[in-house]
Amino acid sequence: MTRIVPVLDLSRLEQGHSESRTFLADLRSAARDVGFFYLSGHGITEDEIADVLTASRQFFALPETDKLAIEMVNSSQFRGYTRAGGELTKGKADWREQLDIGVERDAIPQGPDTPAWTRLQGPNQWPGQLPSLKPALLAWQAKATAVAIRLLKAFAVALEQPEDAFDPIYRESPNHRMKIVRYPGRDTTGDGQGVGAHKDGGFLTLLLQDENKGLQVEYDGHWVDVDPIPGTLVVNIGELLELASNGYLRATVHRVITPPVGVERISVPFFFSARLDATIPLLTLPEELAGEAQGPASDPDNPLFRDVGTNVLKSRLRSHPDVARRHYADLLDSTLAST
Ligand SMILES: O=C(O)CCC(=O)C(=O)O
Ligand SMILES: [Fe+2]
Repeated sequence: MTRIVPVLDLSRLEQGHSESRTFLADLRSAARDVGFFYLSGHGITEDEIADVLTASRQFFALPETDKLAIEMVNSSQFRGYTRAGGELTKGKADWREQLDIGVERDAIPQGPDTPAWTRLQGPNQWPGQLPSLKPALLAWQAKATAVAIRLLKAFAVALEQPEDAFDPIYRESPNHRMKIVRYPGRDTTGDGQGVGAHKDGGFLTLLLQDENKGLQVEYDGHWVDVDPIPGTLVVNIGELLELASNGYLRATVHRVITPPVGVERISVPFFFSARLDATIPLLTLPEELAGEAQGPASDPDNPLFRDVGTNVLKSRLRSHPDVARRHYADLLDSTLAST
């Protein structure tokens, strides 16, 4: 049986010319057709996967006061802990708790003419009571970054571009972000929204899920289950890759259904994005591909900006209104923040 969401083996890229050509063709059609696939052969070991899931469970098991001590609302960089119900998707609360981690950098000094998105750069918040979390998550960040860069180069070649076509957009100062997420089970009186239907904003998302189901992708007007396959990562296309490919590749809508009572689901999404100061280029596709590019989806409620910093800030302000009110009150009347 062919799966709607296929499994692609990244190690085929290193198995000679003809295997690597067929891998690239499979990659292109998976990314274009459903926009979601499972990735095997990525080189991250079972132990490394187990370590990041264990570290995540240890964090969520901390007493609530320890988690609230690093609440995201303290951070103008949208880093830190969000309790269940604290994040919105399309204006509705998601039933998950999570810790957001970005790239560790110094905050940028602010002056009257400094663009608003520069406030997104800065330090993370780490729990004082679990010192092992920082090295565990930074190790995962480094491994996921390496896989994401290999994949992005493969996408460039699959789109008949030079392998390094996207390098200037992330070189030296990439702006990835990751989260550890816990979806607590809930009885059916809740509305079932673990995270509501959405597209991801970056280039590529690499998602690690534990053994519990709940992730679904929209395909052909239906919701398709993306149940866990041990050892794989789930990859999906984000809006920046859709923009760069003029809609040839698709950022697909997905969501997570709350697990039943007594079950908790842990996931670790890693969003590989671009430098905040980058502008997303429009690739010149060869004629046969250009003819199939439909232009990026346009949603009047979710305008896409080619300026990465502006785009990222827009989606953060919408997802976390409490952070927006505390740290970005000066922007709240602008189109950036309206839902
Ligand atoms: O937890 C998951 O499986 C998916 C999470 C997700 O789609 C997101 O955070 O963007
Ligand atoms: Fe997502």
